[in-house]
Amino acid sequence: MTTAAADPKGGGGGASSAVAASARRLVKAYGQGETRVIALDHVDVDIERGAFTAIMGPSGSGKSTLMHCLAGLDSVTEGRIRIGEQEITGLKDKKLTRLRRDRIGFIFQAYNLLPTLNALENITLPMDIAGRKPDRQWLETVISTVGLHERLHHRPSQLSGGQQQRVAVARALASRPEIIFGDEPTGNLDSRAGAEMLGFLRRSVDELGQTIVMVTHDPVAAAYADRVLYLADGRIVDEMYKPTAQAVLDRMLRLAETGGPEAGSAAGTVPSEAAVHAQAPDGRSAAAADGLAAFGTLHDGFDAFGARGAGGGDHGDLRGSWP
Ligand SMILES: Nc1ncnc2c1ncn2[C@@H]1O[C@H](COP(=O)(O)OP(=O)(O)OP(=O)(O)O)[C@@H](O)[C@H]1O
Repeated sequence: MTTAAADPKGGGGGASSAVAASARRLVKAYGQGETRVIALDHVDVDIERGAFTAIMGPSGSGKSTLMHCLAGLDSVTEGRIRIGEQEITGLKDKKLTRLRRDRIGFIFQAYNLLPTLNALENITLPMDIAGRKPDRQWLETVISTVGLHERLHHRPSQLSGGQQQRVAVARALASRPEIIFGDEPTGNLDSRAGAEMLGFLRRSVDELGQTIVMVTHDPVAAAYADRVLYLADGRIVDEMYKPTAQAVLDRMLRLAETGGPEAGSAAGTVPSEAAVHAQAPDGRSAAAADGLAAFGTLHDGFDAFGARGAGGGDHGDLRGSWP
């Protein structure tokens, strides 16, 4: 991986640590009694600073819940979460809101751009709300990284979907947050705009030192990351460093093979082999498409691999010493 040229200044404590965010024994349950759902089941994870992490897993495996808990958008049932060195579990609403505003960036499928503001105003809006002056030089770097110079004074309705997405990316990057969370940030884009967007995110990690966590169903998107975490039934059951689209597909296949009789019924959650051939950023092809659709409904079979990386990949576990 390319070494970061510059560290985002982040919003406070912990910016020097190798871990940007972490969860310990994280449990998230929804509902009560018979309707209780355990969305996260004692998750331990460290998110590496200055790296691009993808979270993958079948529908309902807990990806969004994990991201929302890590980002302080959702409360936890048990366990602890830190952003940098700061524990956020137990923070009062006001402090949590300020922490999110100052230290975290978000890119969602709905870009949430304000229609009455132009692109530049949308990009600087979070800083304006926080009463912070944008760092002009940084802003310039971000805008040229995402290639928006020509469109800064256009309103969202005058921009293409891809350009709107770039504004959303620039907005997330502009305040130099300690960590950016994206929930399927390319979900609404065609493959070309999606690849462009992922390229921007990759560059922001390589050239701007950004930390990014992205939920995705797409092995091609995951291949832009430095590390892929695999969730199933609310647990992290595997991980892969330096993923390629091919390796992610292979891993998904391997995991799917132990997915039980229901495996194979959720074709919508993985791209076709042809799509992977067409898009893989590393230019390698995906040879093994048989049974890929199985990834959509994995169950207990995932456990056969044990937590974290049984079966390949580089494992640079950063888990710290706090329990
Ligand atoms: N607000 C909620 N109330 C009740 N159950 C919920 C709620 N949010 C999520 N869940 C449940 O928690 C589990 C994990 O959901 P989550 O959205 O995190 O999964 P996911 O992996 O992101 O799924 P997808 O890929 O379909 O978006 C699922 O069983 C889901 O139905």
